[in-house]
Amino acid sequence: CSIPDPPRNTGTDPVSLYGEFTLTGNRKVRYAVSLTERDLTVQRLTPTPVGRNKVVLSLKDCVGCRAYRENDNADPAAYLSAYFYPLRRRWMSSGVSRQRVEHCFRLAALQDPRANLEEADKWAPSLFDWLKTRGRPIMGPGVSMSELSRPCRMMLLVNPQSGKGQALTLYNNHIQRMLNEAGVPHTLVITERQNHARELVKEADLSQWDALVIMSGDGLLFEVINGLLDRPDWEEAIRTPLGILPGGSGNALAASVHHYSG
Ligand SMILES: Nc1ncnc2c1ncn2[C@@H]1O[C@H](COP(=O)(O)OP(=O)(O)OP(=O)(O)O)[C@@H](O)[C@H]1O
Repeated sequence: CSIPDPPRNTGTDPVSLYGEFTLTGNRKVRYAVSLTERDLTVQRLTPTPVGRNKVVLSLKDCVGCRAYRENDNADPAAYLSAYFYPLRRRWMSSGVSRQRVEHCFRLAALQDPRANLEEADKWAPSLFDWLKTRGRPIMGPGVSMSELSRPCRMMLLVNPQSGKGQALTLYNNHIQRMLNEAGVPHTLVITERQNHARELVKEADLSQWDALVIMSGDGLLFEVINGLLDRPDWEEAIRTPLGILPGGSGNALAASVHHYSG
């Protein structure tokens, strides 16, 4: 089996990448995967499709992807994992929330493991380019994600005492993985006391950071903003992109920001 030619374009968007994969759980069923401007389409090829055989995944829900090989010399396959967070209905509730879905594809068209990895490797930059240029609609008034460099170097300040004292657990169980999936290198700062964040931001070399993100309630963001305003270069410093992840009890500010930014 060789690397196939891209199919003719049957949708409205041109196909920029095409590949044939199996899924990691079932190597007998083959899938055609195509990347367009807006979507990743997964179409079942063999055995004969039954029922729902085509899934269209919106790239707006994708945070990142990676190509890799398993540590198994007997298996020449390469793998491609793409990480999506689509809105899904909550269990026993009318509300929706973003829930993690990992799509993992296996590529073993060639006997040479390196050639398979090279083929799988073509996908990650294409997806990251998409995320960089069109990925996130807005991050606040007039600031789009595309204005942040990728990789974006982030300082993440977590207050372990905020809310019910679960911010660090949320970081360990969710946020760390999401940032890794999105290819965002970050430095974790666990705040130790009141005004720790303010003092740190006041003295920080801001050229090292593309964004300052706090994971706490409103109080820690208030401290970070005051730390920026305490600096002699405050007019420039206050332009640093800021983010807030809900880790407090009320999380009113995080809810408002995330609601109004979609
Ligand atoms: N390790 C720490 N121990 C005690 N206080 C801290 C620590 N780290 C930060 N703080 C302080 O805790 C204050 C309150 O934090 P924050 O408002 O973020 O959480 P919260 O009050 O629990 O949340 P919410 O505003 O949602 O009720 C901050 O102003 C900060 O100065």
